[in-house]
Amino acid sequence: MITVDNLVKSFSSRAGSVRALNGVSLEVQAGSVCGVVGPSGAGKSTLARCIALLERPDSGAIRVDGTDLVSLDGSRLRAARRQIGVVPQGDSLLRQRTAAGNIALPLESAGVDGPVRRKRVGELLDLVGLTDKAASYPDQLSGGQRQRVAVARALAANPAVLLADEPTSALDPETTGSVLTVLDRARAELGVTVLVVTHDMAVVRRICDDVAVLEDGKVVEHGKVLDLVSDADSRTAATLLPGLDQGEGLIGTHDRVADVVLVGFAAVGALLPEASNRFGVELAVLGGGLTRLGETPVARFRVGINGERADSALEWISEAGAVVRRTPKGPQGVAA
Ligand SMILES: Nc1ncnc2c1ncn2[C@@H]1O[C@H](COP(=O)(O)OP(=O)(O)OP(=O)(O)O)[C@@H](O)[C@H]1O
Repeated sequence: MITVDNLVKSFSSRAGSVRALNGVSLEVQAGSVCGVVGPSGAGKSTLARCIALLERPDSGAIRVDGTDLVSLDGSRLRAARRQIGVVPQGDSLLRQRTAAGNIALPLESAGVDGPVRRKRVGELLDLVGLTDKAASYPDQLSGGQRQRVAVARALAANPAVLLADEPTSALDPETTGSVLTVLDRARAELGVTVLVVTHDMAVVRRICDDVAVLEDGKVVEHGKVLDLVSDADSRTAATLLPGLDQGEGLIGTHDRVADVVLVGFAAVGALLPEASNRFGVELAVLGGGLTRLGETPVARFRVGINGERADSALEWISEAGAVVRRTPKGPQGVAA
């Protein structure tokens, strides 16, 4: 597990001092994937660089499996660094080395001997799906393939933590998918804890168990993605769930209007008609839709209900496991 406790990091520049991290605390469970998101300048890369021990924080603690990395120096710091594999931002491969040669680099530095090294490089090429590209040079690979080599290189020394800073920036959606699949495999097959800094919510949607939203050097939201989407006021719900902006004009024509969030329902479409039948109400979907977060189906609908038993129908939907939030009906109606 990674625990970041009250991390502070300032930089001084000619324009004055910038507090890039202003008391950041975060927990990432072992074997999970956590996304760090937020606007440009929020402090995401600084946080990643501190956790990677490339930058020393002014104060605070970073613990990996209980050991505070900030307090280490000398050989213990070097040993701790090997626990953390880093996929740096941008193109980071050595141009004059093949894919296999790039992946072998950390093993060579660690003095791993030839046969063991070759076996490990073979396993990593297999993990990232590039066995047939072992002898290709970076210029002969696509952007996504280069990123996958960078992930394999970061995993070479068997780290407990994999840190990836914007691993999919500048990639098209299809290539992004292949890089995310590789990060997900690293977690699933090697049990690595993955921290991924990204401005792309598609990364959170596809592979993250948890998300931390940074703003002005502070964590403004942190938790499990599937919990956060159930909270209508969260930024995560606002960015990941289907929009509700359709159907505004219809709100006033219903006895009750509510936003219904369903997480993990296999038969999401069946619940609403069932409520309508049970309570003899007319139920219309005014907005929203279905999506998928990782493997989990998630839906958010704005529903309008007409009928005497509209409240009972909403209660039943809520008891069935949905998160129901009633919507004020606007000038024509009464707030439910
Ligand atoms: N080495 C540095 N020297 C001076 N200021 C820095 C340095 N590194 C970061 N900063 C400043 O710290 C703040 C946070 O920067 P950081 O790169 O961590 O943000 P970010 O969220 O990763 O942004 P982006 O998404 O644009 O990469 C910014 O104001 C930035 O200008």
